[in-house]
Amino acid sequence: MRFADWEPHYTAILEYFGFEREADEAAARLLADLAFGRDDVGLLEALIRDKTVTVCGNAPSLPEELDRVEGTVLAADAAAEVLVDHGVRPDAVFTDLDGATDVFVDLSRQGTVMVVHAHGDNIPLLRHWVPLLPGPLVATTQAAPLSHVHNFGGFTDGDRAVFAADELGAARVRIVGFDLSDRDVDPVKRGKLFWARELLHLIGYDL
Ligand SMILES: Nc1ncnc2c1ncn2[C@@H]1O[C@H](COP(=O)(O)OP(=O)(O)OP(=O)(O)O)[C@@H](O)[C@H]1O
Ligand SMILES: Nc1nc2c(c(=O)[nH]1)N=C(CO)CN2
Ligand SMILES: [Mg+2]
Repeated sequence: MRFADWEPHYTAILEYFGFEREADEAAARLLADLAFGRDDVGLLEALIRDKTVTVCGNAPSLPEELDRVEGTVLAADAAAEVLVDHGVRPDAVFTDLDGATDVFVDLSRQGTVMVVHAHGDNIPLLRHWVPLLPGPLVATTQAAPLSHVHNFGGFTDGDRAVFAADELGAARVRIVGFDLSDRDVDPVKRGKLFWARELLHLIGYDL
């Protein structure tokens, strides 16, 4: 999605949560610095273009849905750890690092592409984890893109993975481990799942 098309949704999200655009922009610049020019978007695209792609969210239902996983596997944040526990190594992990553990470092070492998202509320996590990730890296922002910091559209880790799959030309996108009506989460998370549904609807996914 072009930033001009994304921006009105982004502005509405900032207003809804009271997030600061300037803080998102500062985080994107910091991530660009921490990445030292690393940008493996070509590798991510090769995993996705013309392929069947499964995006795994971290709803409690994920373990029961693993038999539906097919093709290239994109994990949303802590869904990566659930996959690893069930013997599946994701091809890429979309994360703002609030679900990061040493498992992410192991995955990175094994070649999983870490698609790391910068925003105004994860600056300490960026400083901690990005230097520890030895493998392929793609940096993302929800604000205006920079030369090696991409914006494929989307907001939460899960819907951003679906937006990236769409933008990078997946032949088919299968979505598992998404329960966007989950009531068993705190109010902010409920708001985030609300936005995930709105944004996915925009690009033709009704969940
Ligand atoms: N019921 C659900 N509970 C949690 N995550 C869900 C659910 N359904 C879908 N997801 C997707 O799975 C992603 C990863 O979930 P995780 O529990 O790691 O959340 P998170 O890292 O706190 O998410 P975010 O950072 O995007 O707020 C979420 O970003 C969301 O897009
Ligand atoms: N500023 C800010 N941006 C975000 C946040 C967040 O907590 N703060 N959480 C996200 C994933 O849910 C995505 N973007
Ligand atoms: Mg997260």
